[in-house]
Amino acid sequence: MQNRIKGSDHMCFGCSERNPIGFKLKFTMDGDICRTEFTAGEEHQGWNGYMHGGLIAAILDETMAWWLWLKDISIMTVEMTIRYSLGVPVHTRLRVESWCEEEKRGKLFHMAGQIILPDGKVAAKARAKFMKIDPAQF
Ligand SMILES: CCCCCCCCCCCC(=O)SCCNC(=O)CCNC(=O)[C@H](O)C(C)(C)COP(=O)(O)OP(=O)(O)OC[C@H]1O[C@@H](n2cnc3c(N)ncnc32)[C@H](O)[C@@H]1OP(=O)(O)O
Repeated sequence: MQNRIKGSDHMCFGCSERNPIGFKLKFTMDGDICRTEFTAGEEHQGWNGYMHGGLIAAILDETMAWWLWLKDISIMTVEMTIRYSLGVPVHTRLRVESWCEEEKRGKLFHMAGQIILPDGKVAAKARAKFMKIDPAQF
């Protein structure tokens, strides 16, 4: 696993090791797929036993963002849709992956991501657009 901003002082909810309530995700590039793993706890529930849909969206958003970030592309999410196909149980090792479907004029990136259960079924799939931004602004 690699995390090139490890040790810096950011507080990103998705990936900072310093954020006490964050996901602390770590990402790796596997060919053209960005991957991470996550196990939801009780604190991530919506309905009893299942992960909250908003938090599922946050993990997918972060994983798609990191596909770009690992290529030194600074972006903001500008649009996202999610198909929730199956409940995501807590205390279950999840695989999360993302990839780029289309790049428009080097500025707008059409991304996709999915959460995969241990049996290989896709529980949620996201499609999103990310816009390149000037990192100096942030
Ligand atoms: C250190 C820690 C590391 C952390 C590691 C990384 C973690 C990242 C976290 C995950 C990512 C997030 O959640 S980011 C947080 C959630 N997202 C946000 O808050 C974004 C808020 N939105 C914005 O700030 C703004 O909209 C910007 C800066 C993204 C863009 O503003 P702007 O520059 O004024 O853009 P605007 O003129 O409206 O549009 C520019 C061009 O894009 C087109 N455009 C605009 N929106 C869209 C759209 N949805 N779909 C298609 N095209 C669009 C316009 O038509 C236009 O085309 P044309 O006229 O040029 O042809």
